[in-house]
Amino acid sequence: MTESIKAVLECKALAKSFEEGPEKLEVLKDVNLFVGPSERVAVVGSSGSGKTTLLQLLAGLDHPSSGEIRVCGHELAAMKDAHQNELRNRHLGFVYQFHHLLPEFTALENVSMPLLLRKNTSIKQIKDKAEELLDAVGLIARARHKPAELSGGERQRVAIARALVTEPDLVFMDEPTGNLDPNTAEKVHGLMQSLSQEFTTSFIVVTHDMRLARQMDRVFRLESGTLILDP
Ligand SMILES: Nc1ncnc2c1ncn2[C@@H]1O[C@H](COP(=O)(O)OP(=O)(O)OP(=O)(O)O)[C@@H](O)[C@H]1O
Repeated sequence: MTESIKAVLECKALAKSFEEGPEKLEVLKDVNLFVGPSERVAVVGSSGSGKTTLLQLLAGLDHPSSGEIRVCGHELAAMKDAHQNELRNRHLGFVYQFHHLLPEFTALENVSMPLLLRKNTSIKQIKDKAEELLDAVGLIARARHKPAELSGGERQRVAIARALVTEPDLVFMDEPTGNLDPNTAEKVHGLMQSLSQEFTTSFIVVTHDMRLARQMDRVFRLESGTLILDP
């Protein structure tokens, strides 16, 4: 991926420390990353190496100690909180290890949820879009089921449909397959591959599973506070 291609996400010289009394814990020291359209990037690293911290910074959910982050051409530090929220709603999606679906709502209602916040979108448009995404993740037949009536892999696919329903440019995933068996995890990763092409969505995925990380376009290891490209 060359830098002449427009970045969906770019960070330079990113650093993050936590002050703990007189102690300073330097978690990230010099992180540089460029993610292009439809690119799927895995971040691996040992427990405590700073993977979740990095995702939080890249999504604008925490502030770096120093360095620069640009998301879809916007420098996060230069934006007010309200604009950052708008940027997240319009351009970013999130999938976590535990799907965070709302238990009292159906799969279709869960996937529709992010669009209900949008102005100028009719109920019919929302339903059509949510159904399109449920179809894309192979779950249209389960649209009326509540999360408790779905398997772990199906719930995670609903969570992916929900993250993609707003047509984000970039989806962050934190251990999205961490609680799934290897076969189901592999299917979820296969799905990401087809969705990244179909919807021109980039993915940044934190995972402990090297086998699955290898299915991404590039794998980075977070080590001693910096990202190293895993050959
Ligand atoms: N708010 C905080 N205040 C102080 N220290 C923190 C804070 N958040 C994270 N840390 C520390 O920063 C380091 C990195 O944490 P982080 O959660 O990013 O690691 P990780 O690579 O995601 O780990 P895991 O794979 O176990 O989830 C850890 O030593 C953690 O204790």
